[in-house]
Order: sequence, then structure tokens, then C-alpha cells
Amino acid sequence: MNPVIVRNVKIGEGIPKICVPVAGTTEKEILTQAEELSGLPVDIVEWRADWFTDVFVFERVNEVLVKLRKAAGDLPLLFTFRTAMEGGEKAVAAADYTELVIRAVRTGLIDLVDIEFFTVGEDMEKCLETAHKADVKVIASSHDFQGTPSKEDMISRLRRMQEAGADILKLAVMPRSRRDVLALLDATQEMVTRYADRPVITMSMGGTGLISRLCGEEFGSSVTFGAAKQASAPGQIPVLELEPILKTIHENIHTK
Ligand SMILES: O=C1C[C@@](O)(C(=O)O)C[C@@H](O)[C@@H]1O
Repeated sequence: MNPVIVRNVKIGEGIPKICVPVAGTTEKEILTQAEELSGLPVDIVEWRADWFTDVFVFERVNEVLVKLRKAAGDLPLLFTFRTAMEGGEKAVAAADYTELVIRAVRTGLIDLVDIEFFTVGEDMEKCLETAHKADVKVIASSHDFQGTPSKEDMISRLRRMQEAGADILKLAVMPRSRRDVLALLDATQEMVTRYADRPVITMSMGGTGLISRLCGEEFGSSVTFGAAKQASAPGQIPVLELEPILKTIHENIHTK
């Protein structure tokens, strides 16, 4: 397993890293949320740009990114536009989505970008090339807010992302039963022990899936999403509650 290192944060080794979404609709809300992160246990700041009212006016996106970059200080900044098809706030044509992602990467203001693997389709290669040229790491992602695919399907999605050349492989699914949560955990541990040579991030959403946001160090998920004030997906818990749980697991995981 080769960790991915972004601004001194080692993703894919040791305790799962805590990523906190900033999800405001106005510039003011976004910056206030970002400023409120100081003093909290946060390893990565995610801007969920799909919440932003002006997200389709790129100059506005750029302006916010400049300020967010400052507010994030030394923390890695992850740019995410989650499409409505995958559980986000706004619908967008695939070509416009790809263009937005590419423009965000080219600003030189972000460290990581989330790219929905099945939304960009064949454009993944172009996105990866642009990102890598700009020294931006790519999290390929796939979300199923309706249910949990079979274990084989989940592993196959993650393997396809790896084969395409993404730096980090991410899958979020919605459980309909406890068995679904077990399937997600099983897929994760099989992926990391048999196939993955790079970090994997998985989560089963909602209250039933909460356990999957806590046990990544044992089962193989390298980043967990927690809320500061605004949760961006069902099942996220406040980072101040999340951190001690991750720590307890980390400190006791190797005891016999
Ligand atoms: O993809 C993810 C994971 C997520 O959906 C979650 O379930 O925590 C939250 C999103 O903000 C992030 O982009």
C-alpha cells in the first residue's frame, strides 16, 4: 500500500484522516464555516462546491477558492462538486461537470480533487492528466444513495478506478440493512488486502452505516468524513466526537 502524501498529511497509513466538508450556499457562509474549523481536529478541508449558489460562474468559484486556500492554512484543500445524480445539490451535464473540475484543478489553489468516475466516463484520462500536471491528487469516487451494490460490484468499481490511474479510490453507499454494511466492510477489506496498492475510502451512509465511518483503520478505509457544523451526507458525526473514537481504536488496534 503506497500512502498519498498531501501537505504532510499521509493518507493510507495509520489513523484514518478526518475530512470536513465546507458546504455553504454563499461566499460568506462558506468562509465562516472554513474559519470555524480552526482548533478542530481536521486533516483535510473539503469544499462541496455544489452547494454554492454561484458555482456555474467560474470567476466566483475562483474568488472563493483564493479565500478558502488562505482560510485552510496548511491543511490540504479538496475540491468536490457532487452531482445530483450522485447525491449532490445540483444537476449538471457531464461535459460541464468535466470542464468545472478541470478549471478548478488549473487554478493551482487545490491539493485534491474529487472526480465522479462514472460521471466523467471516458474523460477520466483527460482529467487525470490535467490534475497530475498541476500536482493535484485525484480521488475517483462513486456514490449510491439508493442502496448497496453487491460486494463483487463494489470491488469491481474500486478496481476500475485504480486501473484508470486515480490516486485514491472512494465509494459511498446507502445500506438498507445491516447485511449491506457488512458487505461494504467486506468489500473494503478484500479490496485493500488483495487488490489495492493505493488508499481506499469507503463509507456506508446513514445511522446504520455509522460504524463504517469509525472502523476504517481496521477494515481499510483511510479517510472518514465528519461534520463541523454542516454535515454533507447522512451519518456524519461531529468531528469532536469522531476523533476520540478513532484515537481509541488506533491506540488499541494492535493489542493481543
Ligand atoms: O463523497 C463524500 C463522502 C460523503 O458522501 C459522506 O458520506 O461522508 C460526504 C461528501 O461530502 C464527500 O464528498
